[in-house]
Amino acid sequence: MISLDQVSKVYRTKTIETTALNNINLEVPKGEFLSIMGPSGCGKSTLLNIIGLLDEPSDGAVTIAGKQVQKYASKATSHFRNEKLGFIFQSFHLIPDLKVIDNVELPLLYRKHVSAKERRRLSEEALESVGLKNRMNHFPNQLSGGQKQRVAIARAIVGKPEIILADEPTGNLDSVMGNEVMDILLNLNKEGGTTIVMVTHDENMARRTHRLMRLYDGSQIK
Ligand SMILES: Nc1ncnc2c1ncn2[C@@H]1O[C@H](COP(=O)(O)OP(=O)(O)OP(=O)(O)O)[C@@H](O)[C@H]1O
Repeated sequence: MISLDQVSKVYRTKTIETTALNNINLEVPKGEFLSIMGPSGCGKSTLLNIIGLLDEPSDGAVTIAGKQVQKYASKATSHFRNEKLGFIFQSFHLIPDLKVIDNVELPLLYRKHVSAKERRRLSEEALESVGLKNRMNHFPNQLSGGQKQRVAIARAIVGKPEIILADEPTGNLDSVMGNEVMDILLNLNKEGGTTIVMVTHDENMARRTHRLMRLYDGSQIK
């Protein structure tokens, strides 16, 4: 489902060159739940951004859901990203001025063939699956951290993506809320067959996934 072949990323400025990723080879089969751990600055977010087609590698080949991705900044790639990938972030990234239901609907606005009625139905269904349909007319600041993250998960899954990319989804939550969010992700993976790649600093969360990849200084530790 995800294949990285000798992927490297080097950030260059006039004075300094930083190797954020160094020759990464990674195969994530369909239905796997992979976690990525490593110290600050080791390249975790860079790796997730490359898999999420948000950042271009300096070298190497990236294949996502059967497509070898070449032009990162193209319209076709944006469309592909919107159809195939769902994103979850540590700080939720909800839009405060929009009601919960409208936040969840957002990814569907980019899909021209989905009617307003269908958008609404799918968004309610996604909120139902994270147990928050009764909060759909609230605004994000009326929710707890765990609830905000569940809304963000509803937004990530509303378009039925094949892959979910989660960057420290439990990082801002206490252990009870963190485990609730983790239960939802595990269920999506188990019941829905969604492939998930999650960056985490929490060994307990990583232990609940199928496989752990450790990064150090841009390289994978064997
Ligand atoms: N836009 C950029 N320009 C220059 N260097 C960058 C840029 N983005 C990241 N880096 C560098 O690349 C390396 C990897 O960064 P990255 O954000 O992927 O690490 P991380 O493991 O996600 O860290 P953290 O756990 O602190 O979020 C770091 O040394 C960082 O300073």
